[in-house]
Amino acid sequence: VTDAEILKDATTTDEIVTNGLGLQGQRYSPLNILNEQNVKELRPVWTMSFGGEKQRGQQAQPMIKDGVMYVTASYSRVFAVDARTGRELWQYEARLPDDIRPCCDVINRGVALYDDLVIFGTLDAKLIALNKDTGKVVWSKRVADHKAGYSITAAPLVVNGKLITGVSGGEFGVVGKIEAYDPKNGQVLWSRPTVEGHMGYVYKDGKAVENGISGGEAGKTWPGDLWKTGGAAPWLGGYYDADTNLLFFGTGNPAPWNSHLRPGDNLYSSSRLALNPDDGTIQWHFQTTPHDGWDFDGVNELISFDYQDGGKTVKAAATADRNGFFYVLDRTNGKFIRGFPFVDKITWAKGLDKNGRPIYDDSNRPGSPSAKEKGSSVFSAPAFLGAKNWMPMAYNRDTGLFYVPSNEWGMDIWNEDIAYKKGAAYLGAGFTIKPLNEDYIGVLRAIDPKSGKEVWRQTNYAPLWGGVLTTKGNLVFTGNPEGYLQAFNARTGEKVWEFQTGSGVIGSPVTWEMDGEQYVSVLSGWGGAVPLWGGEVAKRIKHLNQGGMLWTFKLPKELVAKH
Ligand SMILES: O=C(O)c1cc(C(=O)O)c2c(n1)C(=O)C(=O)c1cc(C(=O)O)[nH]c1-2
Repeated sequence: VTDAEILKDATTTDEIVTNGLGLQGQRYSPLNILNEQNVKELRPVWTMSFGGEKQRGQQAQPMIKDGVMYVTASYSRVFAVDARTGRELWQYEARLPDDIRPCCDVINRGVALYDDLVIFGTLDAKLIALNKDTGKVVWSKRVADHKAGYSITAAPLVVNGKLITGVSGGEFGVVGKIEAYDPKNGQVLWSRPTVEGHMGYVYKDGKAVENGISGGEAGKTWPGDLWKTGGAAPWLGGYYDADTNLLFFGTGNPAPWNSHLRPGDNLYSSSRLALNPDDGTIQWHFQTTPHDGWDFDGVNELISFDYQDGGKTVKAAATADRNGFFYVLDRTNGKFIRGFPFVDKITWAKGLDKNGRPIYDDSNRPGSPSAKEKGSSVFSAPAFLGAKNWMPMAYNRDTGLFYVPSNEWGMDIWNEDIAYKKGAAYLGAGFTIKPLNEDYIGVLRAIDPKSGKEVWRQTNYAPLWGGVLTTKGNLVFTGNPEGYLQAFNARTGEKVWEFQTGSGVIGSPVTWEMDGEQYVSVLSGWGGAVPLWGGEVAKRIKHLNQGGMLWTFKLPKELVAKH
């Protein structure tokens, strides 16, 4: 895979060499062989199992190059599969130590393809590059110390010949960082910590040279030394917009959760960052939840899109935050254009001001722990698992709508005393997540980013936890924990197809073309944060079974010919 192929992935249909079907991450396919009329005939052509006992939490997006599909599976595994038949070509399993510390299941969200390499991040915080034909290790590099709580769950991305990754570990008081590596050999090129106060580096002639820091002073928005264990893990990876030459990464919660310990905005936690991909310097930041006290994070994908306003093209980017607000920003400078709630209930803020900063409801912020157990418990909606969590939304260039996998839930949350200890959970909070409605938690929403209007919705009993795909065939695909991959009419929201895969679908579906036929592929395998941290919600859905399968669908040939 070359840089040129990566840059044009949004328009090519016979291969998928980026996460997000293009570096901007719109998850839009220009294919329409399959469309709202014929999708009801969509059938499985092959399926394969990841096998063994490690069947849980399959969150990856498949990649396809030269007739081979590359996916990751739970427990830091990679599979190469013949895209025509589903036959396994090779598999690789990283040897993991016993003391890995992923907060939210043993998941991985996919590979990067570059040159003849298949590159992914492991639960013990390494990057590993495999030969695409043999699955043999070409290089392996430690990104951070897993004993301090670091892991990698996101897919890396390659931008102009640089391999770029974030790290996980916000629940352990790590220092978040975004780093660029030479994809050929794993040499680090620059390192950009995401907690204000830590410096960033570029590597020149083998030596680390400071490359400056936006904001300047150490810990300006943090009290005392707390910035040294400040979290802000960019755990969901990032996207790239060639138009502005900006890399967009989100950052996680400030550590600990317990906000009364750390007065101030706590930059750059719970923010979107725009970085120069050449040296990692921060070009702008937009903080969705300053002084986050709910673990809302700010990692959710920022998706570039253009729209017309009074005859002018607006270079925008949109994001649906865990905190319940949908934001439209000017992607050239990070300025707030508009924002609005995209879930039915938000209690922690009364709204957004003209700069997009939340107007807090102070009575609904968890306060300092009282002597009484749970003395300062407050109710908050959304819950910390978010109005929308990591599962990526999609933007359809024909309808101009975003398709957002969202959830309606709240939580009781209270603060507890806490001290930092390397490698131990650093939350300082307790919580119980609660459903808000009897009959549904998940809501797939079509949202107009210009008006803030919800154009349609489809509710789902269990929380939605899978990525979304949209196509020129007027379709929206996503999965649910009940095991169905489903298709909806992109304009009306009518459900037009579904298929039971045998386990919860929390991966991100893709569509691609081979010999004039359109295929759809997705991973199936329930897991992730909900069964671990979902409280009363987890109890409601404990019958759902885990799994580990890769499915591929297409129309029967005679139907394609007729069409
Ligand atoms: O702060 C972090 O470092 C971090 C990492 C991860 C992760 O790597 O999966 C999650 C979260 N936080 C998190 O807050 C969260 O809700 C979450 C859900 C999931 C999942 O895969 O279902 N991961 C994570």
